[in-house]
Amino acid sequence: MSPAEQPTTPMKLAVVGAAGRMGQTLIRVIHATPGAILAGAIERPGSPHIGSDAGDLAGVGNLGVSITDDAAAAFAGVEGVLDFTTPAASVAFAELAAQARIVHVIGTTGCTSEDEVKIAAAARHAVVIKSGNMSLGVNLLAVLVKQAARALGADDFDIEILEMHHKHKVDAPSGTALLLGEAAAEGRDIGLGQHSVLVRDGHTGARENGTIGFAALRGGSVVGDHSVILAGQGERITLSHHAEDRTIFARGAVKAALWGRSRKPGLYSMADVLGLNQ
Ligand SMILES: NC(=O)C1=CN([C@@H]2O[C@H](COP(=O)(O)OP(=O)(O)OC[C@H]3O[C@@H](n4cnc5c(N)ncnc54)[C@H](OP(=O)(O)O)[C@@H]3O)[C@@H](O)[C@H]2O)C=CC1
Ligand SMILES: O=C(O)C1=N[C@H](C(=O)O)C[C@H](O)C1
Repeated sequence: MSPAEQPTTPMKLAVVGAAGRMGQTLIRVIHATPGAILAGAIERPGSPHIGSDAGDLAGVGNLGVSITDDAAAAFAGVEGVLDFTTPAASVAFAELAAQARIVHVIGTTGCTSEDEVKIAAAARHAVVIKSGNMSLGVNLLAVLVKQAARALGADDFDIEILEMHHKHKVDAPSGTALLLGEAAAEGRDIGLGQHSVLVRDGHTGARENGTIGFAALRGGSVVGDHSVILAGQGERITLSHHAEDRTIFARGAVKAALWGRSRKPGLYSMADVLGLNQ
């Protein structure tokens, strides 16, 4: 799209899971972004927040956007939806967003391979941007992890991924840990599914060469810490990212929606949005 063809009106966005930790952060970031405007806010049927004003709930004052449980009606009035909810909800929203032909930005983690297939099917009809982490820092870290894993071979360096999150998080390993694991596996030209060690307990035996291990810690209010450790004989390299504020994910999600406005239907990643795949 040439500069002359760039849309001049702010992009109308809806937030699903509007009352959640990320939902409220997204509402604040949309409110602070000149090229975007909140035009829909959705919560699950039965939520005590139905009917409340989304801006009031997020602490930015009344925005005239009532929280509704009618996603289909809300999607009819927007160009994009930001979705940090649950796997089952994101699959359902993907179908609705595809029917409405609107951009669907999915940050939800913990999706099964069956969920991923359904989301990919929806992406045949609409732009879907999905990533286990929407921050610039983590997506750059993934590039560095891929390079390090390629440079430091499996005979000499073991890869372990450690993550810590707040005590409310329900899935493990985190979407980010898996994203970083995928980057390491790509660097080694191996499949993560066949080489990951997700749990260690009891008499595990010695570590198998070429595996990628995961460990998850949960506690307190930690927003998201990730370290990829490349452990060799007598030396260790640690590549880390520490999220201090959920705003980094929300800024990435809004950027993704604006980027997606001028794309053809398809399934994209945050690396595509940030130009890190070139
Ligand atoms: N990719 C990324 O960069 C990031 C991803 N995440 C991921 O985002 C997801 C949400 O995280 P977080 O905000 O902390 O979680 P929360 O539990 O705080 O928020 C989720 C919200 O979604 C709502 N919800 C659930 N089902 C539906 C539905 N069917 N329709 C509408 N709303 C629904 C929940 O409502 P209720 O509580 O009433 O069930 C809740 O308000 C997680 O999977 C997390 O891992 C988080 C941060 C960054
Ligand atoms: O649940 C969270 O909070 C987060 N989830 C994402 C993940 O699973 O990696 C991203 C971020 O780390 C916060």
